[in-house]
Amino acid sequence: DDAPTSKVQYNYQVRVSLVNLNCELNIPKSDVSRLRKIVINSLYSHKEIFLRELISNANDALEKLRLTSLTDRSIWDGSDHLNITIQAFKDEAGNGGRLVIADTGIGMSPEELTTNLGTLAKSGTSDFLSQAEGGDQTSTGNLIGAFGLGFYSSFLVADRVEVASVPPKTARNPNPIQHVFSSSADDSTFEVYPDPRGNTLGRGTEITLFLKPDAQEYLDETTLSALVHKHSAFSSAFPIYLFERWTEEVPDESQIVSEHGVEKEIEPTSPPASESDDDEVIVEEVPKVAENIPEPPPPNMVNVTKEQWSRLNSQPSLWARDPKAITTEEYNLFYTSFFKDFSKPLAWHHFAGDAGSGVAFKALLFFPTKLGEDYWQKPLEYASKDVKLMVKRVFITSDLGENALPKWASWVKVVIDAEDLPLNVSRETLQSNKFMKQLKSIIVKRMIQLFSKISEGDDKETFDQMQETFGSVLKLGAVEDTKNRVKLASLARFTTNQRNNTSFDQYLENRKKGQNQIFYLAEMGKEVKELAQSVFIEKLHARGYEVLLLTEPLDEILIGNLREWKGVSFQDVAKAGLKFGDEGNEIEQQKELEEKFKPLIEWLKNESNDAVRDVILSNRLVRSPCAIVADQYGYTANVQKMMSASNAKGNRGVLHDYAMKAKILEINPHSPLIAGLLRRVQGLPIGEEKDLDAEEELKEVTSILIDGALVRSGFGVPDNNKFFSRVDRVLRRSLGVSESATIEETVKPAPPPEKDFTVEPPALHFNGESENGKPEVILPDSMKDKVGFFWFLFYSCSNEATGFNRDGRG
Ligand SMILES: Nc1ncnc2c1ncn2[C@@H]1O[C@H](COP(=O)(O)OP(=O)(O)OP(=O)(O)O)[C@@H](O)[C@H]1O
Repeated sequence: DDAPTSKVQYNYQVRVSLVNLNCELNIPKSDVSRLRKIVINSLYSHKEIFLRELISNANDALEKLRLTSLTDRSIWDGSDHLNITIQAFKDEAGNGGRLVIADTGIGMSPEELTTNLGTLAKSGTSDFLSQAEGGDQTSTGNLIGAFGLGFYSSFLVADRVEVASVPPKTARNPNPIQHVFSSSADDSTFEVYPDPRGNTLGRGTEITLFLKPDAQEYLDETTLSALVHKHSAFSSAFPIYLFERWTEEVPDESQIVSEHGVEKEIEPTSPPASESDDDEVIVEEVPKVAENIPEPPPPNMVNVTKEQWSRLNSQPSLWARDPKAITTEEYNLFYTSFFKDFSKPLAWHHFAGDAGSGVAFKALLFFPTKLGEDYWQKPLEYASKDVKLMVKRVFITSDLGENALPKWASWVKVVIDAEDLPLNVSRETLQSNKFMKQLKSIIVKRMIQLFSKISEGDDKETFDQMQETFGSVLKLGAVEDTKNRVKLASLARFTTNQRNNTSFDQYLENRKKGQNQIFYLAEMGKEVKELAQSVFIEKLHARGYEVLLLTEPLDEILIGNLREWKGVSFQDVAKAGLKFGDEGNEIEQQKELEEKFKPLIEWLKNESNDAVRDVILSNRLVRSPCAIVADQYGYTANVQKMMSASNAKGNRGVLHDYAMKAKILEINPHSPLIAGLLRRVQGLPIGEEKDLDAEEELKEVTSILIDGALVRSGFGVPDNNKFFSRVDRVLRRSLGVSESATIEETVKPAPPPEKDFTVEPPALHFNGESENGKPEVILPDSMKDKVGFFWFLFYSCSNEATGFNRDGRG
């Protein structure tokens, strides 16, 4: 819109301070200098990345031009060529030189030069800075690409950078003016001015790097060619040309000219004129020799400098090649340069198909070794960035729109090249294309195949890494993706009281005779070894039953969604309903015990007040005297913890209150403590002989026992103060200290407030917040991000883990 109309109007020099600009943009002043410091110092050992970054920008500019031209042919009608060129110029004297990287892409207007290259108005800048400063140096090379600071890497090798650029001619702007952006590494200013050379580019961008003395190696064509092959050969489908110069021994032409009058060789100076697929575009002309001349004597030989543009990325795309002929190294290199992830991929799947819709395609799918931090921070907002849809090697889109991958799969990196899709379809038409609709299930199917292959293979290292990176992802998938639930759940692995990495199928193979339940114990944030000591699995463990020990928030949600595996139901061992499956013979014995403990059970029912709903004899305890289990529709301690950690208000109605209180006190009839309590209850004088003190004492012991059971079972005591006062009184009695003895208080009052002193509120370290604003649950860092999200799934998708529906009905 702001196309220049006259030269006079734009004949200005803008000198803007980066510092000032960024103040206006609310980016802290210090960021600019921090950024330069990082780019120039911290990344010094990675300085070769500059070329990769500039080629990547050039590729993006070409892609943008091509995509824009699909809807506006006036921008590019296909008649001239889209390419990237690299040319080194050594100074005459041999000190220093320039490296020029040019493209025929979308170019930049002077305003774009200013905003795109002159400011750091990228939201990620501050994040980048803190990560780059805090993180290890090896990851910084990766960060610089990820945070869009690519152009800044030029200053790793250049004292000064000049960017000449001109946007394409359009109906609105028929005579765009080429401008130059110029900036030096050692100050924070830049200039944008009309290029005194005029419009030399026609369209596109030319970046001239005035190389630093210690970066002269980048004038060497062999080094440049090797660098492009290493980092960028796969990153652009557009031809990348390098201008090469070399010396060759040839016949002395001056001799030929004088004898036969042959034309002189033309020195090539411009980039290749054609985008042919030929490996090399030779500009040099072969001398024409006149006809009917007698054989001349062998000419004198002289050294001449020859020049040509060589195409560096002429090999076919990796995905189009035969997988058998591709090395691991090639897959790794492709992955790092194409997806800009500088750690190697964990695994890949190279496949072809015809999608059943008649569209033939070839595809390469990669699993990264690690997931980006943002994946777990905001999984619900995470959108796939790395499904690259190509049509005949030409990039079309990464935006699958309504056909986007499910959240659990959105991190996968895929390039999929379709043969028969129309190239010039609009985005909307593309979205409704049948192939696009099938893409999601094609990718998800192949992902599951790759996970299965790793799980069934012998490569333990890859399997372990897969479980570490994707263990939770598989569980999330099994919750989110109902269609693939069973397949994904069968890939999930769990630790049990007997072994690690156990699948549900393996668990069932280890089932004992008569066992008709899959036993599990879930407590979010606990160590597995702590869970293995839990009161709830005492007997199961002692008897040799296997119990899944679940420490991730997602585990319980998954199990709540599955409800059963191959017809065998899951049983939370912290809940009522546990059955070993071989109880038959003990019914008589059980009846006798119930009769014997009846007085104690009655007493406990009376004394437990609101804390529990029922008291029963336990079949799950060995050493512990008692435990609190959740009733079938009650919340276990783990579910209560998840609710408070995510601060979920949920449905706090009558049913929620019921679920909170639906607890059962189980007592161990074989425990000496319980037997002792029974004796004391039975021995209490009644009627006229009633001993109120003895009864009060026993009530106190009983309530300590119940509170102890609550804590042992993972719940909190209902009232800390009351609990400790009771403990205090029992301790006094056992130590013979008077219950009425008071503490002598000599409290020194605090000095008066200090003037002119403000205190920053302390940073709270907690993840969950109770209603009164106090931290309730401290979780390990690794879990913080996941909890809120899992609670979302738990509560809003289905509340099956608790036995309640979304509206709280059972
Ligand atoms: N060769 C180019 N042609 C046209 N525009 C360019 C070119 N190089 C850079 N730009 C513009 O400058 C912006 C900033 O470039 P920079 O390399 O700093 O970040 P980026 O390209 O957005 O991120 P990344 O480097 O991670 O891909 C680009 O987004 C683009 O708009």
